[in-house]
Amino acid sequence: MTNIKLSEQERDNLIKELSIKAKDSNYINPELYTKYEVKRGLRDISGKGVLAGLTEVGEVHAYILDENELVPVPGRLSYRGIDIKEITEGFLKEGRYGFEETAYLLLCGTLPNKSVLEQFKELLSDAQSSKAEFARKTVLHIPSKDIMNVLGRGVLSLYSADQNADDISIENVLRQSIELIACVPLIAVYGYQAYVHQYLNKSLVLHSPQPELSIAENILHMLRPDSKYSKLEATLLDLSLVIHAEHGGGNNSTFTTHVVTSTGTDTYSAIAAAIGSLKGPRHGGANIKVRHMFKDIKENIKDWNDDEAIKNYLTKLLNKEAFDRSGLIYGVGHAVYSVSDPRAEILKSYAEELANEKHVEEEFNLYKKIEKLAPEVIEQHRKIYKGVCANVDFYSGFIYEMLDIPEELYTPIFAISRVAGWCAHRLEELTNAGKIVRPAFKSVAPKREYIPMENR
Ligand SMILES: CC(=O)SCCNC(=O)CCNC(=O)[C@H](O)C(C)(C)COP(=O)(O)OP(=O)(O)OC[C@H]1O[C@@H](n2cnc3c(N)ncnc32)[C@H](O)[C@@H]1OP(=O)(O)O
Ligand SMILES: O=C([O-])CC(=O)C(=O)O
Repeated sequence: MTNIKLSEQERDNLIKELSIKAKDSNYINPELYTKYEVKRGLRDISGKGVLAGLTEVGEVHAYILDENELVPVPGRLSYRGIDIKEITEGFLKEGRYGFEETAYLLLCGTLPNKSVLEQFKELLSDAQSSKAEFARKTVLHIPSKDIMNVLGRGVLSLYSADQNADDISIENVLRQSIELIACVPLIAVYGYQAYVHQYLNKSLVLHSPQPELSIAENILHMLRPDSKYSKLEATLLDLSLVIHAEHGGGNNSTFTTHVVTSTGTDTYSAIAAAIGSLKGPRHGGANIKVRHMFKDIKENIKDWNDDEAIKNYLTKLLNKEAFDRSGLIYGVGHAVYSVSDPRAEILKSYAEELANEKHVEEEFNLYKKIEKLAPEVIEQHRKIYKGVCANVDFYSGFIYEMLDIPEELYTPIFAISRVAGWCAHRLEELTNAGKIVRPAFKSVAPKREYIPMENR
């Protein structure tokens, strides 16, 4: 392209210079957003989301309308109309793993009876064994430190193993959905093993999935060199998969699925895009950030019972003076919930039980303190329309750590679970919409003339 050769230093300086130009020329005066009534973040002035679709897959309930006033209430989440508390209590009481039946419920709309569930599990394990070799090959080829990146690539590469990849009929997309629910756990765990081998110099462990095991059990079986896990570990991982599986159509990754699906593209492209969205630290990627933030808190606060010291640290977080300097307290706040996130409540009760068992009650108490103090500090420093509360990402990493699950897999576990919700929404989009998603953007750039090279 050119004969100019830049030294590394010159290249860095040039990029810095160009980035200043890029920053300057991309700045838009915030007043213009008000002037043109832009719904920033697709939210109205009170923080409520713009209505962009209808769904029967999941419902996020966080407020009621009282004489046209939004009144925040404790959060509730239902899948196909059934409250997740009832779903989780149901299969736990009956001594079953619940993720497979939850996936069926999301995709097909009803609870499966015993024989239908057995057939569905058969479809999942068939897909696991037929695609295991391909999944291994794909991820072992280019290991990465970031398993969400491995997942995105892995899902895209499944396109090449699919003879009918571009067919977007419901029948074909349902088949692809079942295969993805079965294969994404394999890609994540093998991706992690490849990372451990390549970057941490450890032996490469590759266990094949076992057809008689649930998805949660298979994750632990493939992850652990000795394949051992306890019933409690598998039960908690399964529970976590169930409560992360779906969250309505408006969350960023599911909305991404709707947007990308609306173009008529293939299933692998849509799900890879959703994985990219979920990775973000303001979305599913917050679970790993929470763990890192707590490591930093523990290093910086000597007395974990000192409320003032904790508040000072939290204020530093908001002022971009501590931890990753993003200005965020991770695991706290939600676009819809304000009083409580029902999933955080479920996870909190199991975190307490596990913490007592593992004798890390002090750390659990620190979590509880931050859960109480962070909303107070956020409300002092930010313009809040509704309250803030701990979200699903607040306690999940703490539980995973107690279950000895490596942190590289925290967000991928979210993705393994949410694939079920994404696929259900893709099926819903394909069934109903038929309209490409295309909001408007107003140009606020001044008109300019093209200047010939010699005059610039
Ligand atoms: C699975 C999930 O995706 S759950 C969410 C996981 N994400 C996190 O835990 C990251 C931390 N939390 C956040 O960044 C936010 O709470 C979000 C992105 C989840 C929701 O943000 P919003 O919809 O803007 O929430 P809300 O309208 O209540 O926020 C009001 C203000 O408080 C700020 N705020 C809300 N939560 C936080 C927080 N945890 N830390 C710092 N500021 C916050 C918002 O940035 C916003 O300020 P701004 O108007 O200056 O931008
Ligand atoms: O609904 C949201 O914005 C984020 C969320 O909790 C999820 O996707 O689980």
